[in-house]
Amino acid sequence: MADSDETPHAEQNEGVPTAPADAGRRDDTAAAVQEAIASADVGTADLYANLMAIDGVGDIVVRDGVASIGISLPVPSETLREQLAADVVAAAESVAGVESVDVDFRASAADRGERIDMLPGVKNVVAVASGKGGVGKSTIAANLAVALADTGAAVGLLDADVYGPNAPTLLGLDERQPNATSDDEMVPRESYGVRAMSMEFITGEDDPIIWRGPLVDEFIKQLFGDVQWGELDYLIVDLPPGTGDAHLSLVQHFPVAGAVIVTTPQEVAVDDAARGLVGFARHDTPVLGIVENMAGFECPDCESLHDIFGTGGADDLAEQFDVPVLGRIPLEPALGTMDGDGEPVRPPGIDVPLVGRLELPRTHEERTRGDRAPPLACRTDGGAAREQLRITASRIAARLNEAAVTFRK
Ligand SMILES: Nc1ncnc2c1ncn2[C@@H]1O[C@H](COP(=O)(O)OP(=O)(O)OP(=O)(O)O)[C@@H](O)[C@H]1O
Repeated sequence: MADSDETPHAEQNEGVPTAPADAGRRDDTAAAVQEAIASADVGTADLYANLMAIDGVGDIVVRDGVASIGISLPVPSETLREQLAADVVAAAESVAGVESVDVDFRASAADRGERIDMLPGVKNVVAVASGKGGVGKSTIAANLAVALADTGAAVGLLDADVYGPNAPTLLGLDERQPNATSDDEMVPRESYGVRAMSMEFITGEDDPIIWRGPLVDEFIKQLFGDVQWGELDYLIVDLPPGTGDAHLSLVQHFPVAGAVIVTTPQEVAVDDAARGLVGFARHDTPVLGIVENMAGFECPDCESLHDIFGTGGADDLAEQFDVPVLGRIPLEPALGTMDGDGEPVRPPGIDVPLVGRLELPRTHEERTRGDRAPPLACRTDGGAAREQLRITASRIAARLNEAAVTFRK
């Protein structure tokens, strides 16, 4: 970011303040800077949302050759922030009369201004879905929530995966029942700065529940409405895989600001993801983009990349539906197997002479121990996966701002 040593000149005259003689010219220069940022299409390459289109460019003041530019961004990751600042500076410096540039970032979460009684303080409900099970949807949802919270946003995670809730485990929470308020509202449990609510808190992990459509609908409404969420910038909803009752309940009862589809690069996963995408589009829910999970594996020995689950699936889907691939999260062997200090956690199981180690978890503690590692998005040993998760979270936030601007118009 360029800085200037020049001191601003005094603007006040004796008596009634008057505009400085060059005020008109300065306004023209400011307008030209804005124009330059617009025509450089700043934001599109990194955030997948044009800064102007998301109302991201605030005040521009040019004084003595110094352009001070306010950028109002939804929770930018450090990497994107640096790149955006460089792009803004380059655009502004192309304007005659601008010698140096100051960029001031302010965080701003999207707000469509739409509230419902059940969620009076929630600005954005974001659905995370996948066509197929086991693609890492819950892992991505929990990590995106943590990444957003880490930048200062108020974030909730609603584990609506009624068939296999695991947000509590991913956030290191046990399945204790949540506290209740005097109005009988449940208080979300908090971890890594995220307020979490899950069916697992209520039913206990081992209760077998056969969910039928109307029950799911009732339950989803309770998980949203009977919970004291408070003021939230983002409420991330981890949906069950597929396109079933929970999805329908969500889009029918709640103003979903956007949906994120998680897939692996395999074709079969991508075909299922396409069905999920169509489901949201049918209910006029903006699809913010696709997250490709388990996208390649970097061999720790030879450092070469292996596309274990193929490549290109998410790109095909993105092209077909004209939405961006918001991030590609590599296969991360450390996920769930290291503790916060990077110490390997011994895998659950028992040692059997001659056979070796049988990885059969015997107790609940053992079953969940590996996954109790902190979410990758906030671990310093998170590597490329961490970086991608944080960038993906920024892009989601930016795309929500774009959707909100369009919605308000
Ligand atoms: N990028 C990754 N690298 C390595 N392991 C991963 C990655 N993403 C997810 N996993 C692992 O894959 C398994 C499935 O992940 P997860 O439970 O998040 O999937 P899901 O799509 O939510 O599954 P379900 O269908 O049960 O809802 C977990 O053991 C998780 O730790």
